[in-house]
Amino acid sequence: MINLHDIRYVRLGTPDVEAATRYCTEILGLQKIRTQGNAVYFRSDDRDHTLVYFEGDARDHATAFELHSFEALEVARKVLQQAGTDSHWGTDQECEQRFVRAFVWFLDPSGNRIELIWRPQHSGWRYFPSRDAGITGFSHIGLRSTDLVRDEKFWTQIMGARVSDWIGDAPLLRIDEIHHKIALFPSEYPGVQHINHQVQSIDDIMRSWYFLQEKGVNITFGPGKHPTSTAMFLYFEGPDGMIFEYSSGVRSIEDEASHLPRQFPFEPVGFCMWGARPNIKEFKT
Ligand SMILES: CC(C)c1ccc(C(=O)O)c(O)c1O
Ligand SMILES: [Fe+2]
Repeated sequence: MINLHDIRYVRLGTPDVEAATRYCTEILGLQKIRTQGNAVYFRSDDRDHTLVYFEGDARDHATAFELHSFEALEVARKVLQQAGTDSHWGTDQECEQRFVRAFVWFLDPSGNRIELIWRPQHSGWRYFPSRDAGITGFSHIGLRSTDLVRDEKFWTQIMGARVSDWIGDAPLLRIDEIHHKIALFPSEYPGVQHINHQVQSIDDIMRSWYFLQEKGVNITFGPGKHPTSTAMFLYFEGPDGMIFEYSSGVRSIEDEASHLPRQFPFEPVGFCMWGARPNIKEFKT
């Protein structure tokens, strides 16, 4: 089995890198750190970058997870091969674009591009955004799945993730003590469905709720509170229809042995314990 250390970055194609950059810096609250070639890199914490927008197809998404060692990358290739999944080494140029020493990429059973990376670059500088949204770091993604049961098996049996809870058949998957780093999301096509940044407190969520409305940003869900992770949340729309989530107060699962995943209904009460209703197509029951 593969042992994922942590989620690291998301790379998104976009036909309009300039608009995406304005959104990330003026609305979302990320820090632009560089433009390199046709790509712009953003920070949200002490990692070199956690989000990249590059010029390309808006459906071209990749998510990276850090592994512990170079040997772990080699083992991962064998494990994937045994599972019938082709994987490939990233080229030197691709490593330079990602600020990693080495990486392996593959497509999960739904067709999501996943990158397993070794020695990603850190920053010695404080994360310093131009808009203070209270972000403390990039934390998880909603990952589209065309077959939740099949993909749960892949992510738990091959990738070493554990189910923290289910909403309907959609599992919230952890790879460390944080309640989830991946939320599988029912969909007809692959891709990243949402990108979560943790914010410091409920005050940041409410402040952003007013701020985003004033800026005319489409709020798709919340403010609310997830019964699953107990995090308070706000979802809103970004470039090319990508959904961003701020949340605060995600629960940790300290005792692996005693945690039993709980089943929540795929209904508004399964998503929010305050009564907010999602305006997200795939959640409409
Ligand atoms: C609505 C999505 C799938 C979802 C559900 C629950 C949580 C949580 O418990 O924190 C999320 O973060 C979600 O994005
Ligand atoms: Fe989420």
